[in-house]
Amino acid sequence: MTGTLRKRKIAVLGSRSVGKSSLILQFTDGNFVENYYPTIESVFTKSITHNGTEFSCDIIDTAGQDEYSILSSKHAIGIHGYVLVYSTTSRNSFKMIQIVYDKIIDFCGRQKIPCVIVGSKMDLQASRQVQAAEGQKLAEDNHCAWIETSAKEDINVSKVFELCLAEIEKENQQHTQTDVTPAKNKQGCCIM
Ligand SMILES: Nc1nc2c(ncn2[C@@H]2O[C@H](COP(=O)(O)OP(=O)(O)OP(=O)(O)O)[C@@H](O)[C@H]2O)c(=O)[nH]1
Repeated sequence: MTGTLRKRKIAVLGSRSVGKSSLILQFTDGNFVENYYPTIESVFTKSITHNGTEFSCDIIDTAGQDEYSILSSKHAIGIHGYVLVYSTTSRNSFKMIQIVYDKIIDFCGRQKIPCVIVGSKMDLQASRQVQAAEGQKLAEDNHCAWIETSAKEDINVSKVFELCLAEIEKENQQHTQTDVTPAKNKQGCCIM
């Protein structure tokens, strides 16, 4: 590869205990831990290749959100793309996705953000509360990508981050194509 490594920032959000850290740990380390350790905040770096170009991605693991959490500016400013995680075993965590998504949209003043909605813990079929079709519909309604994963069995884990990068680059291209728009018509914050 020639030239400078491109940097992208991805924030992983969702309710407590849905498996955000497990997803990131499986992706960056190839590891799964059964015990639950609540996250305060951590950043992991891993390179991801998209269409033959290598990107150095900072993946931000956040403490779980609830409907009362206020979106921190550090989870909105300078972030290129989002991974919003619910557990397929928790209807409440699924309801949180629209709430968190709306908070991000509101904070950024944009109509759309590069985003992948993830249904985690798909290995726990007997405890399933959210059907795949419901996840897919939520993603369609919000123009997001969607996937179900198991960090435990390493199913679709790397796809989450590849999809997120693809969404980021799709959005970047659209921005480049519409760059002729007069500045006064442009809205809110931009991808940095
Ligand atoms: N069976 C199964 N369990 C999982 C999976 N992913 C995570 N878990 C378990 O779910 C619990 C919570 O996982 P974490 O990754 O710590 O969840 P988190 O979303 O980072 O939690 P917070 O830091 O509180 O926001 C842990 O006990 C994990 O072992 C999965 O794919 N399958």
